[in-house]
Amino acid sequence: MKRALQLAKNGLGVTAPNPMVGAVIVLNNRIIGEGYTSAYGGPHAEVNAINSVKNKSDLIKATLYVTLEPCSHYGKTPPCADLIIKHNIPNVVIGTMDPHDKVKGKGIARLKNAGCNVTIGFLEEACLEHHKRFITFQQKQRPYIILKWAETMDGFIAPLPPKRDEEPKPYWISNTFSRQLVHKWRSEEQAILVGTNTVLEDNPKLNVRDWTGKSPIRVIIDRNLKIQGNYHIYDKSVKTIIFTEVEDASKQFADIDFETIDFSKNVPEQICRTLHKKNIISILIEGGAQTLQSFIDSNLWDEARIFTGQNTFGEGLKAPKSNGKLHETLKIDSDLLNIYKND
Ligand SMILES: NC(=O)C1=CN([C@@H]2O[C@H](COP(=O)(O)OP(=O)(O)OC[C@H]3O[C@@H](n4cnc5c(N)ncnc54)[C@H](OP(=O)(O)O)[C@@H]3O)[C@@H](O)[C@H]2O)C=CC1
Ligand SMILES: Nc1c(N[C@@H]2O[C@H](COP(=O)(O)O)[C@@H](O)[C@H]2O)[nH]c(=O)[nH]c1=O
Ligand SMILES: [Zn+2]
Repeated sequence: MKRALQLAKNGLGVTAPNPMVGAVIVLNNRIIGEGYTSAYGGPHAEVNAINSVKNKSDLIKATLYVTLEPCSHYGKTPPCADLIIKHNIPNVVIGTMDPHDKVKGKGIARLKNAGCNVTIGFLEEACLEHHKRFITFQQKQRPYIILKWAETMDGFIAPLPPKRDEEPKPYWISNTFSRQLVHKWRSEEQAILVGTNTVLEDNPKLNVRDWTGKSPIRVIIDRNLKIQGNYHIYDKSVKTIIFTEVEDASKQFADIDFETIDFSKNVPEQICRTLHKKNIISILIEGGAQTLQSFIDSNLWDEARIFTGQNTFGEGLKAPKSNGKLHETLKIDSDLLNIYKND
């Protein structure tokens, strides 16, 4: 199962909204097949693992280890449970159950009905952590939410205007290694979100440049369409969604997906609902303070990844306040990285 989890990580950032599953086939304590979920729409891990077995007749004595319950429904591909049954694999060891409405134990039942020997919950904690995005999306009907910001040693995320350039651009607090790590994180999530002031003051690109991989879908909050002009978010390089209260915004910018919401009601909740409808299973929220705080106050977050740089501002824009449990502390060269979890 450890090997299956290792393989499954190859799907990070490419299988979504499907889960990134890993599968290993073992015969007489030797691995005879391996697979992981292909990019979205492609074959599932079990299919790739079975296809990789040289001698298919070995399957009738083998054990399949899989990080998530095999599917039992026709999606973009046929059910994996049926393929396992077709090849007469006698033993199936499952990391954790699939909470997807169309599966939820049906894959396991199908295997058991066909006479398969099924073990459920093997290395379950690690499998739950690995499938956190998919599981949160299915169970909470919203994306897995990762908050991220960089603060000074005295708790500020931006200095006062005199310290800023005229031209909108980010004021870097974290070091270049941390910033590269953020690009890796961007490649792992399906979407990235920032508030209006962050676009106006930083003109961020919000893409993956210092790492390889796909850039996330941009999600921007812009109630009154204050962001006008040549901002990077309008460069059409990636799909962009803007939450606004303006009704007919798409008339002005045909290539942008405008979502009209009611700003007198809870904004993070409405954003989550819309992103769920759009099948976005994970999002990185990069700021600014007001945007981050509104998700914290609505209890709509799962992880907070907070860098502390070496500098102090004395005065400026205060960092958000969160109440999560410290999960991990890392040193990224001169920066400190604290990861909190909301559980
Ligand atoms: N160090 C770091 O990691 C980061 C620093 N920054 C810095 O932070 C600053 C911007 O932060 P901040 O001023 O807090 O602004 P934000 O970027 O959070 O934008 C806030 C604005 O977005 C809209 N908005 C955001 N969330 C909501 C919500 N839940 N409900 C309604 N409207 C919402 C509102 O627009 P409206 O007023 O139109 O209603 C609000 O005024 C910049 O200076 C930037 O450089 C930004 C990101 C990261
Ligand atoms: N200042 C600051 C951050 N700022 C965030 O990065 C965004 C810039 O993105 P890009 O234009 O793609 O490089 C910016 O708008 C804000 O959301 N991030 C950090 O890791 N550390 C920092 O010190
Ligand atoms: Zn499947």
